[in-house]
Amino acid sequence: MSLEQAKQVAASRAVDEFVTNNCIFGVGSGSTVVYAVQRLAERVETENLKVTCIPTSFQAKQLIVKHNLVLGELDTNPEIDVTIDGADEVDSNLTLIKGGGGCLLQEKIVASCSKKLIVIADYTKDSAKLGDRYKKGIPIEVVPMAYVPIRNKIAALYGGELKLRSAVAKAGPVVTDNGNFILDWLFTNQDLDWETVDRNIKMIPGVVETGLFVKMCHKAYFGHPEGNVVERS
Ligand SMILES: O=C(CO)[C@H](O)[C@H](O)COP(=O)(O)O
Repeated sequence: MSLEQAKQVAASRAVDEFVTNNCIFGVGSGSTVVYAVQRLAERVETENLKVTCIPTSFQAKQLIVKHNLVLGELDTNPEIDVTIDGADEVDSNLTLIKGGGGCLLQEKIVASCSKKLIVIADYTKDSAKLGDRYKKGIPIEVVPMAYVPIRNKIAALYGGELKLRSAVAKAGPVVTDNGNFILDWLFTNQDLDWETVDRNIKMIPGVVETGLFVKMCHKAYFGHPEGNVVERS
């Protein structure tokens, strides 16, 4: 079984366990969520489910539209029953690094409005400590004019290196769905109190959001190459 199939089994399991008729459903972002939306669309069709989908990014919105699902927004549905999203790394306490795909701000807003945040991932995202396996750092979304002072302040507070994320098919920096930049913080100390770190970084003027999701995740599903799914809650 491939890594893609490992993502798919985790996504299907989560959708089957958590999506119910008439639910308000938060749609995460990334490549694993594509399988969750596919499974959701199958269930909506075969079981005639009524589900309203709240996107966490432009990509998620496009997925909802492509599968003819009902598109909602926080203005009309500020309380979400369950959100299913991917992650870049999940530690033993269900603390997450998110934002590898650059969608962390809307993902965190939608997660914060959700009764349950469920993570779906392949087994390579399953770590004891943040930084064990994911080596690209913690994404931090920042207002463009402030990226240099923010970079310096975080390095002075906690050490490590902060890199302005560069675009691949465009010259210059990645610009998020919200018009901001992303700093990827290559931290060196894996034993930090992530809740305090998250709070302190968010106090720096110009920081919009961090990719640290602390005490937000209800349950994680990790797909394995053998086709089994490991659950953590
Ligand atoms: O946080 C995210 C995007 O901002 C994604 O959920 C995360 O990067 C995981 O993506 P993938 O499922 O492609 O591995």
